[in-house]
Amino acid sequence: MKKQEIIFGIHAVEALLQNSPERVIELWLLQGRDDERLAPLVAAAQAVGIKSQRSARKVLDEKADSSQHQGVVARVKAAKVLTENDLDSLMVKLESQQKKPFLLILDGVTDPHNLGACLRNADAAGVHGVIVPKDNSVGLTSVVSKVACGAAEVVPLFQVTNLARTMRYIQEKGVWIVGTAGEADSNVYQADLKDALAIAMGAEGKGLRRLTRESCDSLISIPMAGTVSSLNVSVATGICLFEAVRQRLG
Ligand SMILES: C[S@@+](CC[C@H](N)C(=O)[O-])C[C@H]1O[C@@H](n2cnc3c(N)ncnc32)[C@H](O)[C@@H]1O
Repeated sequence: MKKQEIIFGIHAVEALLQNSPERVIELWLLQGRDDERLAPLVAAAQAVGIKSQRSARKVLDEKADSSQHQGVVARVKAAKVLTENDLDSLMVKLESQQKKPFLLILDGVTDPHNLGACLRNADAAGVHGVIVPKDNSVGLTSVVSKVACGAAEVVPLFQVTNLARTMRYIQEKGVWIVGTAGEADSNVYQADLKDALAIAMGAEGKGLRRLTRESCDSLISIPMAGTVSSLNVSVATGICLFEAVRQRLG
């Protein structure tokens, strides 16, 4: 298990300083970049007693292993990996708060850009947690954090050993699981997404695995008007989550 990791990008590091400043070991800012975009971050670091170091762009590029750091790189203690037990605690907490669970299942998303974008959508939609299988999925990497724009630091990501078993567990807790597949007969706008809900999305190439699909309570499609056969998983996630948000607000 990783002990330390690198987080970079203004929004990701800002979220880190706001939500778990105790994880920060070192913080580097680009030398000579004292512009307005970095000012809130410098203030947030100072407010929690974290000293930053000024470094040249080449140094930040090397630390981040990327040039996409926007002048901000942090070395941090690795986040605790959340598992089935943590999901159980979340379900108990939601029940005690009389909140209807709103969950997202990603069945084997492997591209960090897609996971980052899905976490960003999940945060914006008010999802309580994202569930992924531990194997054959990308975990929380620095690219995921950067693309998620701060959402990776706040949306709980549960990495479970057996996805089908976890799906049964949340169903027993009263959650209705809606799977997504282009060929499903009923569409997202016809589905009732108001109650305790998990939306299951498939992997980039293969879609939902057979067992995952069979474990869903219903399947929905997003109507497609053109010639392409499917949407990018993060785009499809955004559409389904925000249709659920629309129904749950109404
Ligand atoms: C790139 S697609 C996978 C395509 C794959 N060949 C398939 O047949 O499912 C990745 C995921 O995005 C979601 N998705 C993409 N387009 C969709 C659509 N039109 N309707 C429902 N879900 C869709 C599904 O969850 C799908 O598994």
